Amino acid sequence: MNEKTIAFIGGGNMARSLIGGLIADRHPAAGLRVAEPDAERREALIADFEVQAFQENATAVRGADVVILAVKPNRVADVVRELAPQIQAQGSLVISVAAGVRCADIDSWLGGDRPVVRAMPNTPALVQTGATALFANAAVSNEQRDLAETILRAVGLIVWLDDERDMNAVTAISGSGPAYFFATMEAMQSAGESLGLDARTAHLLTLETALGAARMALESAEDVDELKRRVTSPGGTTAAAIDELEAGDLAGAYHRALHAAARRAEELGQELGDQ
Ligand SMILES: NC(=O)C1=CN([C@@H]2O[C@H](COP(=O)(O)OP(=O)(O)OC[C@H]3O[C@@H](n4cnc5c(N)ncnc54)[C@H](O)[C@@H]3O)[C@@H](O)[C@H]2O)C=CC1
Ligand SMILES: O=C(O)[C@@H]1CCC=N1
Repeated sequence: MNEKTIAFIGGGNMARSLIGGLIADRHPAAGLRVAEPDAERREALIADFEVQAFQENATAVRGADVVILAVKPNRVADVVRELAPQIQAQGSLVISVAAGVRCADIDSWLGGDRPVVRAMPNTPALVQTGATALFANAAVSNEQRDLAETILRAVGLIVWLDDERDMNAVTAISGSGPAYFFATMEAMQSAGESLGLDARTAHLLTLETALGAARMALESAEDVDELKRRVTSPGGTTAAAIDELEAGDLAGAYHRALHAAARRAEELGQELGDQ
């Protein structure tokens, strides 16, 4: 359990997932503070998680050991500049989850030579099965690295990156990745309904199959190619389905999709670094 006070700037989808995951890991709600301009979202955060929610960023950050930047990438510069004197005075560790926004830019908006950890989590953090990559700039101490790691490990798997440029690939795989799987579930469910199943049955069978496949792939010593082969009897039903997926260039579609996401992360970093 982590007893540090954590202030989230922005109480939207990603912050809610991290907060929910931390609370499920028994982080005290009193140690979680959120700044969120939208009154309805503030009320929902208080009702759902019993955290403290504030309209003003400066109020949420007061006394916080860690400040997690969870606003949209195009808001990060303004938020960081606004909070820089307070963050510096308190010596708070800054963790940014914003896609694309580079450590060096956050550091310069903070005033220079400040500890910044860049993280790319994902929304399954809410159910403590998140996957997060972390990168620390040179000003981050070992103790601060441990602190960032403890917070994100509470909500799932973590990996450290040695090269910040890999963050764009991470964003494409695991940051955006839950949406690809949700899209696949949506498509499978819809196909199941078109075969005559009721929506609930198609939904449950799709989700349980996704969970079973992921758990099996994680727990098996075999690679996914072999696991796929074991389902696919020659001349059988799976082969008929896989032939269609290959004819539709499934692997090519994923290749293009992930490259588009990584390119967009790179572009965001460049566009926003010039602010
Ligand atoms: N949604 C996701 O799956 C993931 C999102 N991220 C990153 O997390 C960040 C937030 O994304 P979401 O939560 O999806 O967006 P969101 O739009 O759901 O949440 C952003 C929140 O920030 C609030 N906000 C706007 N201006 C503000 C300000 N000046 N000060 C304080 N709060 C302000 C908004 O009212 C909103 O509630 C983004 O930078 C995104 O790249 C990273 C990984 C995954
Ligand atoms: O779509 C986005 O830009 C954010 C970053 C990763 C997931 N959602």
